[in-house]
Amino acid sequence: MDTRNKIAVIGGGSWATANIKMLADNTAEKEIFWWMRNADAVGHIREFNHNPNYLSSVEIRLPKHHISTDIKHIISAADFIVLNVPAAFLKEALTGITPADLQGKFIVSAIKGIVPDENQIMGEFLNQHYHIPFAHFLVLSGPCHAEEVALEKLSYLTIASGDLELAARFAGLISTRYIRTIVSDDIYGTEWAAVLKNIYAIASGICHGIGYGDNFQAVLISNAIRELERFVAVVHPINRDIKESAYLGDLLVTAYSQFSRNRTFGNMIGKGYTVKSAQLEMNMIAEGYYAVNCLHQVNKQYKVNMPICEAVYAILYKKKAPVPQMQHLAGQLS
Ligand SMILES: NC(=O)C1=CN([C@@H]2O[C@H](COP(=O)(O)OP(=O)(O)OC[C@H]3O[C@@H](n4cnc5c(N)ncnc54)[C@H](OP(=O)(O)O)[C@@H]3O)[C@@H](O)[C@H]2O)C=CC1
Ligand SMILES: O=C(CO)COP(=O)(O)O
Repeated sequence: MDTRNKIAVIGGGSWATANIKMLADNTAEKEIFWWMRNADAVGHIREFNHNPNYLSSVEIRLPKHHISTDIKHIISAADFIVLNVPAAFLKEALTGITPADLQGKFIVSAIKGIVPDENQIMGEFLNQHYHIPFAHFLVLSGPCHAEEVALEKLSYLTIASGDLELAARFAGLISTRYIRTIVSDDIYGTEWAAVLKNIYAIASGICHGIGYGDNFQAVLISNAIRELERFVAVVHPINRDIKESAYLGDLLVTAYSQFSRNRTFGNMIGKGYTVKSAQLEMNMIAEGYYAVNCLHQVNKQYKVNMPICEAVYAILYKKKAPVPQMQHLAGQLS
């Protein structure tokens, strides 16, 4: 019997490409499979061993027949399924996949977003729509940009699961010389923190775009971590240290890094781009754009005081001008 771990990565963007690199660089015995929707990219990777569209410097060393546009085939080949499609497109990517296709598999969410319309984070969405038990669900998170993985810069990932042994097993498959792993049992807190920090990074970008300096940014982000803590304490009240890497660390890297898609998107909005033109110009996905709308709906239930998220929502969805909106927000910060 073949006892090797079999891992499928679902998605063809930067983070999926980085995940493939980490899994391949990890020395544990395993087979890796990769699905993406783009047939041209699959052909290019099979022929030239590089993703033509994302992290093109990374060498891909997978057997050709392990890379495919046939998601059912790729999912059926693996035990661990790493979901890595932006949340807004997840339903579309999983078209034709039934709960039976995922039964018995371990599902790892590398997605830092909320499924639109459902307004659910991944664990909830997969549990409700695909009957994935929380004991089979893992979250891959932490402060880590795909671009720095490509450069093999030392990074720390948090793997959260209701089953810490399972989290440790997956950690053993993805840790490398340049990737250290932390395990956690806080699925909800880890997921929500990863969603919210994208919105705060958009706020950070907008403020930079309209001319606020580093002094203001520091106040913004120290208020952001308190806002984040307030929200997760209401949604999932457990004893957690918000200063850990998966919470504060991920907020800091996304709000300050030159690589952040969310910060870049926010910066363009601050500079006067429309949402459409900023999205076209970036050619990458800023999850926080979709998440802030979902969060606005979700928070109607919880009624947590979230002035930063509300300011971003007003700018992106109510077409409010960034300057007065951020001036109003500034009056509420401390
Ligand atoms: N990039 C990073 O450093 C990190 C990202 N993440 C998370 O990983 C997830 C994936 O993001 P990331 O890899 O950055 O994405 P990218 O911005 O690098 O790539 C965009 C991805 O979205 C797909 N896509 C774009 N438009 C559509 C559409 N209309 N329908 C279906 N698919 C579409 C693209 O497919 P195609 O190429 O075929 O257009 C591509 O796979 C997100 O949840 C993100 O928050 C988490 C940690 C780090
Ligand atoms: O989650 C990330 C870093 O930890 C990536 O953030 P961006 O999507 O803003 O690039």
